[in-house]
Amino acid sequence: MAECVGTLAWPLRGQFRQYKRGSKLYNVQLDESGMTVTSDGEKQVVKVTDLVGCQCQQEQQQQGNSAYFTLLAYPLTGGRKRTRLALCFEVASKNTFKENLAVANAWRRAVYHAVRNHGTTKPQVDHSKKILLFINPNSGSGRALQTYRKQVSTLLAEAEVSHEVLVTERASHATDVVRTLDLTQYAGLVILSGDGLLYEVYNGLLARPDWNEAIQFPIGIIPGGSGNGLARSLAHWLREPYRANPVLVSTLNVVYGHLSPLDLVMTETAKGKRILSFLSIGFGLLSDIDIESERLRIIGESRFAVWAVARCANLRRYRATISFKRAVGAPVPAPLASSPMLQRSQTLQEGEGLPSTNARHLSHSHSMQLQESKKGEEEEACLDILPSLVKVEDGALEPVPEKAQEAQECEEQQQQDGAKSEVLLPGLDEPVPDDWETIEDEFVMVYCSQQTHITSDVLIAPQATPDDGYLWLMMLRRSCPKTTIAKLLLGLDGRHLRYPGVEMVAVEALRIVPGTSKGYLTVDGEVIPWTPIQSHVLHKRGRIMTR
Ligand SMILES: Nc1ncnc2c1ncn2[C@@H]1O[C@H](COP(=O)(O)OP(=O)(O)OP(=O)(O)O)[C@@H](O)[C@H]1O
Repeated sequence: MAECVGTLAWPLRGQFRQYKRGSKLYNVQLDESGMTVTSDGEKQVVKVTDLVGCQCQQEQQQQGNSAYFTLLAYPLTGGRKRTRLALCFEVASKNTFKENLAVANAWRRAVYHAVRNHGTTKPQVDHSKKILLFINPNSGSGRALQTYRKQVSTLLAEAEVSHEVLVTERASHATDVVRTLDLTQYAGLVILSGDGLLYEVYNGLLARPDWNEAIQFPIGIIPGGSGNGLARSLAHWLREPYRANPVLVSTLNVVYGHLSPLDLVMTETAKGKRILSFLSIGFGLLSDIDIESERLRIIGESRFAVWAVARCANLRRYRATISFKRAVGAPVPAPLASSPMLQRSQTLQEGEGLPSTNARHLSHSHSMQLQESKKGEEEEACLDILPSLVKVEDGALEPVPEKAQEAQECEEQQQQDGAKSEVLLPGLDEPVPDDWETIEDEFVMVYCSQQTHITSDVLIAPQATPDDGYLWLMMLRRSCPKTTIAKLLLGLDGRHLRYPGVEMVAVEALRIVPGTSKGYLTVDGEVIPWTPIQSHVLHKRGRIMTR
């Protein structure tokens, strides 16, 4: 049914020629489902969930009065990767260029309206504000800045997502910034890095006096480190083709900025310190590999596999007491119905899948404003596939209409309502409650994951979802057969839950009391003191940007 969105007629219909495709006329319609282009019985549909934006253009050497609008989308091709699609239409029905440009611009606005209002019922970031993008130039193999220049900035520009970049200069820089940041200035915080930088951001939010609200601030993640467990897990959950282009599918989450609930975990240490995490807690084999392979950081995510082989020859066991509150109603841990083949570790490839045309030059300054949609700045930018057209900027996009915002607030309320109440923990020096279970043993490994993956290649908890309310606790005791350990070191791909000696249980809270003199206790891959800790899930308390 036709409706009016601001000054736009909706759905939008028109008849246009396609740029450089002869005089054939195409009927174009934009509605809630996306863009439909028909001509001579042929039909092309671009789903609204694949659209990212629309740019208005004019010819470089303007000859007539025509204006152009180019629809940009990243549809799935062959179901295995997302590929850039640009459809350019000529607007020539009016007498002057100005009038034709006004029509082109109406289409541009309508496309953004469709992208932000249709295809999902999730709440979304405030698109009228900019995003603060943290980049760790030293994460992984040190290519995060190149990834930004060659892929991320291009895509954000196409989608008119304005953002400010902060290049971190040292460990704890992100924590220090976030601790005192005026969050009202931003739509969200996005991390282009490994999981370690997001851990810093969350713990900066936790250190604020308003931490209870601050930890709900919208967060986005784009993989740029050697451990990209959250980005990989989100793609797995959303059934996105991560391997073909991890940066593309993750940046698209930021572009859409729809907000999905994310479980966070609060950990309390024996020294009274509180830590907030989103990925994992553990000690033993996996933690040792993560920490001790640091020296191989230069080789990217393959460092984990290489070090795992080295550690196989020298297996350590740790005495500990593990207590946990078993989650009632959680699914029984099981392998995937059909487990994926173990694939080679993958590091980021520059320029993968995206053109490098609009990449901005970064100065060495640690903080800079890159208002990608600022008037004037992009007038020189041209789309790579249409070199004879130049972009015309014609006004900022309208904010989401009030009605949609009301619906969004209602949706946010519903999401919070669905959250489970928190488990009340006793003091760390007090006994655990009666409904907890306790195991005292020697362990090869104890590892709790909140997500399916803890790196791109390690699928540890096949049934995990970002907001299921569980920690998936995996234990290998002393009695675990060597063949199981050997198979685990060859790869954790979901099938391990069938191996003898692998125990997994979904829990809502746990306590770890180390019984040996030293070891690495890790939270989200970061080492914390080797002392007793206890943790519980803050169900749906974080909000993560997704498609
Ligand atoms: N400019 C910088 N130089 C050195 N270290 C930094 C810088 N900026 C941030 N860091 C630190 O680097 C740590 C690791 O970063 P990140 O997780 O992003 O990369 P990574 O390669 O995935 O590492 P890991 O998987 O080991 O955590 C962060 O926890 C942060 O303390």
